[in-house]
Amino acid sequence: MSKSKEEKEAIDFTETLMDFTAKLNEKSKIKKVIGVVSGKGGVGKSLVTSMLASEMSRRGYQTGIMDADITGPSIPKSFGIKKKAFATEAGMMPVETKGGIKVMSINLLLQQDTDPVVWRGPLVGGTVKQFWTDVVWGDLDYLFIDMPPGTGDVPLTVFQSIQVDGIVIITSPQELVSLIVSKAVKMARTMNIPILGVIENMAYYQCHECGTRHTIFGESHIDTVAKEYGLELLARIPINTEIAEGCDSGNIETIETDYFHRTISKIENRKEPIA
Ligand SMILES: Nc1ncnc2c1ncn2[C@@H]1O[C@H](COP(=O)(O)OP(=O)(O)OP(=O)(O)O)[C@@H](O)[C@H]1O
Repeated sequence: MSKSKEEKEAIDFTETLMDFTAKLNEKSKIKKVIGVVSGKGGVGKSLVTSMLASEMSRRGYQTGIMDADITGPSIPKSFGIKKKAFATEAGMMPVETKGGIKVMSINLLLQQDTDPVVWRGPLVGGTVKQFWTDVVWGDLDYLFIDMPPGTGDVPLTVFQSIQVDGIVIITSPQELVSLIVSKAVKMARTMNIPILGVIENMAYYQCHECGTRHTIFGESHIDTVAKEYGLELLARIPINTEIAEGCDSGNIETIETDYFHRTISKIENRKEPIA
């Protein structure tokens, strides 16, 4: 039986309300979107995002970073970006790092980097959506998204609005790791987002003189946790003072390590694992 005009309008209206997907800016073409997530804050999500993007850029890929961590943006600082983003008729222009990575962050739009963003969830979610719809990313091979920490309504909005091809989960060794990973895994699986694997950050500190590994944040349970949730362990990153200094001095791009080979080959979807 055919539907009346009112019924059709009601269905269209409901579908519009239910459709959270946002349309990418028409001047942008992005081949792959990779989300970097963590079940809790302060585990090194931004650092991993910055280092993965830097490695991709060094390999010759056109790379971008969307700093979706609106209330705690740290990407511009770790790349030493001083310029502000500006708008054109086509949309907002991202700022390029010294190595040519395109970055968009709320910090590039605020007058003062130190201005706090004290917004409620919907406004934060809306801003991230705009980073997708209104930013002129141009042609990118990879866009990395530094996701808001946790598994609340903001990361949910981001996942609903943006077509993410895969996520990398970041954790650090501590008692609650299983719970934290399980939340991130559940969120991704509910949203049908492929999980590329898990990275354990701040896994240990290796003494320069004697080579002994110290587990500053406690013994790692990452192997057990990865197995429990069927995740691939992509990397175990030590506490590295060179990395911390690189972040603080805005030179993260210049720091080359071999920590991310496996993650990169996973993102590139190459079959052969690189140890
Ligand atoms: N492996 C590491 N070695 C040394 N310092 C690190 C390491 N990982 C992270 N850090 C430092 O820890 C701090 C927190 O890292 P980062 O900002 O990446 O965490 P985050 O998970 O993004 O935090 P938030 O959730 O608050 O945004 C930074 O100053 C960073 O330089």
